[in-house]
Amino acid sequence: MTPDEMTDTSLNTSLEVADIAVTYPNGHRAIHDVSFSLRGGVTCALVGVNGSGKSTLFNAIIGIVHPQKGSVRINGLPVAQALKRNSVAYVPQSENIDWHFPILVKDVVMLGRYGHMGPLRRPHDADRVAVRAAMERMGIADLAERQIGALSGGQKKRVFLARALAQESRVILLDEPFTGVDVQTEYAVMDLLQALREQGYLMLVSTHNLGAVPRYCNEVVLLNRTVIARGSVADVYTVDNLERTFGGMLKNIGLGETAPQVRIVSDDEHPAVFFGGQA
Ligand SMILES: Nc1ncnc2c1ncn2[C@@H]1O[C@H](COP(=O)(O)OP(=O)(O)OP(=O)(O)O)[C@@H](O)[C@H]1O
Repeated sequence: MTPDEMTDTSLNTSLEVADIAVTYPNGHRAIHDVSFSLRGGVTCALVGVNGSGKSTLFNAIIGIVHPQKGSVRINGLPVAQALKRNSVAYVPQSENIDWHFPILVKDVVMLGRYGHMGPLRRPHDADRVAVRAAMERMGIADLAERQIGALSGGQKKRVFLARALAQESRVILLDEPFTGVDVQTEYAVMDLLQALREQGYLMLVSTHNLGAVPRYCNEVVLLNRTVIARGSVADVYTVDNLERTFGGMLKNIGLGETAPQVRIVSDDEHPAVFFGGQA
């Protein structure tokens, strides 16, 4: 892709979340007044404590939950239309997947092609080529005939990333892509995010790995049921804003120092995430 072509595609790739609120049927108001907008060529971290509404926000963006208020537009289109056009791919949290379901790796990746197929869902050569290319890019081509449930956590994550690549959507949501993966997979995911960003993709990545955010994201949304701060990592990813987002749970912070120390202590006093130093 030439730089001009990349700029064109980046400009046409967007996610606009305008003033949304989601209240679940049991009356729990999970998020309110959430607004931000992103363009292609951006990897944006979505950071917040457990229960701050990250998955709810993702589900609103992919049309699984319907906000009572506000709107979401993907590439300028309402969610339903964007989904029909295959404009958004989703890499779910591992815990939300039933790994006992018998399905081969290559068939999971092929699911990403469904939106490109006719009503009979019969794969064509182009679909098989895209699936093969996606598996090769994620280094899992040799696992194609294996059952998904028989893979390691890192391998499973690569399969779902390959499914997102096969889908060829330029907006990709990744829910906790670094949880339960080995260091090699972590680096493979970061390399992929970097390459896709350079190609003008837009990625929104929820993570608890605070130390890694400045390494692979250029923008950030800090969430605690509403947006606490949003913008470039350089401007927004500050100790002050993190303290506002995590309340009293943020300890031992030294962001920006040569040996940063970030430690999040979860509700039950067990260290949930730390970067550098000892937990
Ligand atoms: N289906 C539901 N019905 C009622 N409440 C829900 C439902 N799903 C989530 N919630 C509540 O909404 C709030 C936000 O949950 P959500 O899963 O979006 O948080 P999260 O930031 O993704 O958390 P985590 O980091 O633990 O994945 C929580 O208080 C949760 O208990």
